[in-house]
Amino acid sequence: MTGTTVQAAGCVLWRRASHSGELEICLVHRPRYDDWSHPKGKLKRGEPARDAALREVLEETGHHCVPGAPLPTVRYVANGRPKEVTYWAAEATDGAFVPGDEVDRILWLSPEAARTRLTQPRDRALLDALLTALPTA
Ligand SMILES: Nc1nc2c([nH]c(=O)n2[C@H]2C[C@H](O)[C@@H](COP(=O)(O)OP(=O)(O)OP(=O)(O)O)O2)c(=O)[nH]1
Repeated sequence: MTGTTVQAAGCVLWRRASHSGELEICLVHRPRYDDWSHPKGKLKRGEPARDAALREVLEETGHHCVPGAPLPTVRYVANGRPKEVTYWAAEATDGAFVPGDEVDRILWLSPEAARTRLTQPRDRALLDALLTALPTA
């Protein structure tokens, strides 16, 4: 790997369904890649990673959230440059999704359904890390 590492941050976003209390995970669909992933994106200049993670959640899902435990950092090469994505578990509070160019759909899924839907194996590992980190998953 060569070049400066691109820094990004995101969240594995979760909530308890109001009717059942069941755990639900929010996944985003990106038409550009036709993939399903956790909300995340690149840091702005000088922006702390956790601030960027919360901003990306709001931009991509329309939801505010409360960050919790840090999750494992994901590393891969994207467009020929090494990339490092820092993740947190985050509980969604209020908000409403509005489709955009970057994200055109979101889904709230059971952990099992989210595991099936996620495109990248690294994102499935993050989901596992969330389930371990949650006190009563
Ligand atoms: N999201 C994601 N993309 C990956 C992984 N591994 C991998 O090869 N890729 C590929 C898929 C895409 O073709 C390419 C860029 O995806 P990306 O999500 O990092 O790109 P991006 O710059 O558009 O996204 P963003 O950081 O602004 O949210 O990297 C992975 O673990 N997660």
